[in-house]
Amino acid sequence: MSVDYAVRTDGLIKTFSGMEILTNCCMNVQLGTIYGFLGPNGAGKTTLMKILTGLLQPTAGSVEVLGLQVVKHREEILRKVGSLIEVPVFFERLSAEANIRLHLEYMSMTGVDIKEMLEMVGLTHTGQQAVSTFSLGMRQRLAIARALSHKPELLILDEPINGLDPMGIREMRDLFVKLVKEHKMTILLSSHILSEIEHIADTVGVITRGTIVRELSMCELRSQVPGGLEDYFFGIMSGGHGIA
Ligand SMILES: Nc1ncnc2c1ncn2[C@@H]1O[C@H](COP(=O)(O)OP(=O)(O)OP(=O)(O)O)[C@@H](O)[C@H]1O
Repeated sequence: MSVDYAVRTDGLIKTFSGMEILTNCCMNVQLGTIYGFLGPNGAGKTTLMKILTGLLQPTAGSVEVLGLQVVKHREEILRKVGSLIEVPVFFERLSAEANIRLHLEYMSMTGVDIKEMLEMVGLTHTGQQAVSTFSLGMRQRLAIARALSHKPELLILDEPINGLDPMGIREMRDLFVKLVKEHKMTILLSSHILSEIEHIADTVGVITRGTIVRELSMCELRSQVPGGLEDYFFGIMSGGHGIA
């Protein structure tokens, strides 16, 4: 068990109906960093994130989150992790504030300034407006606020900038960097927008056909791949190491 890592998986396998979706998957996310998780459609990103949050059981292998084995410590991990995976579900008739209040009650968290949370994600003026009337981007902002609201140590965000406008993308980018720098959080996020990952990630992990083929720090990547993350990613996709 290592406390230097927020996430460690080793030899992780997940099968659905006998089909191996994750194959010998090894992920290492260092504490206090932003890890950009990349891979083509269907590579297994969401499946892995669901396993990390206890939504799916691994078929085999070791899965540690914040130094705890997920299979044995699911409840404890859920309190320390905030997540946004797939389409967020809300109480549609309630306001943004009421949705977060209910989440905090469920998490047995008190003393959280919900208005501040909503301000952080640019949702200050929605008042009593029902979530059912929110745009896609507003729902995404609310989902991020909810994931943050119980002050997790680790944020797991599956394509968090989906549906956000350019301003929203920049605001979330700044927020994620601030959360890591000022609040010592660790963030694992997936995205298909390579330029976004290039902007904020400390490390990138690339998964293809269920296996993380490579993890590399952005510093190494910048020094070794002149064409940056796009060249690196497409290098791996075409069967190489991504490094010339
Ligand atoms: N419950 C399930 N039952 C059977 N197959 C599944 C299930 N969930 C996911 N899969 C399969 O697992 C593979 C990986 O899916 P996953 O959603 O993890 O990919 P992804 O990398 O997140 O893709 P995307 O970038 O498109 O979101 C896909 O082939 C998918 O069809």
